[in-house]
Amino acid sequence: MFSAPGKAFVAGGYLVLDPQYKAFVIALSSRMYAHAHVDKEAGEYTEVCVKSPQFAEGEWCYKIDLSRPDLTQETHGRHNPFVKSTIDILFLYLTPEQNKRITITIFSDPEYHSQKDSIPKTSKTGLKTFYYHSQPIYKVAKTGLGSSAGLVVCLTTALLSCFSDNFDVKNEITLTRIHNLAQVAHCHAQGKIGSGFDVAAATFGSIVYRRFDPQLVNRVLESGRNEDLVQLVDNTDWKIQHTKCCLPPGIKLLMGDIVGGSETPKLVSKVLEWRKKEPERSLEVWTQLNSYNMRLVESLEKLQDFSKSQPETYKLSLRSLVEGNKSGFSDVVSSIQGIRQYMKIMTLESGAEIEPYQQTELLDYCMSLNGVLGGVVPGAGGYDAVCLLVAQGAIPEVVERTKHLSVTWLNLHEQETGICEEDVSSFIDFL
Ligand SMILES: Nc1ncnc2c1ncn2[C@@H]1O[C@H](COP(=O)(O)OP(=O)(O)OP(=O)(O)O)[C@@H](O)[C@H]1O
Ligand SMILES: C[C@@](O)(CCOP(=O)(O)O)CC(=O)O
Repeated sequence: MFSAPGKAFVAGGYLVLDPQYKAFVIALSSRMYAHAHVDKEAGEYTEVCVKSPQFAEGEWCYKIDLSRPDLTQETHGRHNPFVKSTIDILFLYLTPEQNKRITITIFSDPEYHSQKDSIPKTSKTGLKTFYYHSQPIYKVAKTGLGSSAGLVVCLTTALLSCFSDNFDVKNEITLTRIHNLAQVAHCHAQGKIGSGFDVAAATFGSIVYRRFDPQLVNRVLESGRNEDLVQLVDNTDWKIQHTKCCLPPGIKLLMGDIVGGSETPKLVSKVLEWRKKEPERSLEVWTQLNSYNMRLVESLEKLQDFSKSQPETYKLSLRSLVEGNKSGFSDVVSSIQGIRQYMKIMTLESGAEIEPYQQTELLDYCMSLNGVLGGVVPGAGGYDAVCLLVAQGAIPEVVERTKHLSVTWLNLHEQETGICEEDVSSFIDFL
């Protein structure tokens, strides 16, 4: 059993599309899970069945002729592009000769989707709860935690493990292979090449991330040849950066879900249009925004060091932060203010509703509360989410002081681990 984390894209949205800039992505305690089972005997075909029992029609089965894996079709006539692309890319890469019958069971933690019209089921140990929906997955509202990236990474890992005797997800070479295959599969499924921040965070956890050259993936998707894919996955330096980076002790991420949508592709195209139309001005804005993004990362790293070198003083600063004195965290506060200032400028000058007025009002109000270091619209922004950095001790008060607003704080926290192996005994009641 393997699991991969969800993500909160805290700083570097849009800029991360350009490899000269970096982004800060936090991995979350809400995770996607994949369990693989290989039957002893197999028929004259390879069969891969991916089950997602939490959703109606949550079963996608593929009969694969190993001599023509490119002709693979789903046997019920159903579509799940992320499942199909992951299987297609895996079999193009592996070119196995022996037929297998594989069943993969997928689970997603409660916070990935709206829990409306769903029934919770808890394991006998009481440690694990999954929500079971009466609707198919494409009809269930999602909260934008990167379920597709998490799915592709844990499904890639589970399938790879079926073809390897001593599979170790902690092995660096295996981890790179998982990342590279999942990036290709995720781009193929989306039909476009984003920055890949979500797949990188699902693989490596909380990171400062710099993207790969999109041509690397483009070329392989265009050629569709096994040798090109193997060369890209196993013998190419993607030149990405994924440096571990996490929140300092006692500082928590509060993810707020707001009923409202945002169309990332539309927002991205508006911003890229603005970049083309106003090259000098947009470069000036991105340069400033990037410096605040990186100042936020540096200030969090400094706090991490300070909490280790002067733990007692750090604890005192945390305590006074809860009472409203933010002076011990002024670098973080001013970095987030700078990020918001330039995200707002980008909103006004590009016409993309990145931090629309309603979000500005909500974030400004949250910023005024004791214990709140700041908040941003995560990722591409829009109307559907906010995320705050808050002192742990101040969270109950923040929740209380915002309960009259249209924001639902998700029950999750930072969990910096990327893809990992789980003890299957904790999930036995669900399998
Ligand atoms: N538990 C699951 N089982 C099967 N497929 C899933 C599951 N979770 C997500 N998916 C696939 O991922 C798709 C959702 O991915 P999408 O990129 O639209 O949103 P997201 O990745 O959850 O959030 P965002 O991209 O906004 O961060 C679903 O329609 C489905 O195809
Ligand atoms: C706008 C962008 O930089 C981030 C999108 O983040 P999200 O999908 O809104 O979480 C796009 C990308 O990085 O692929």
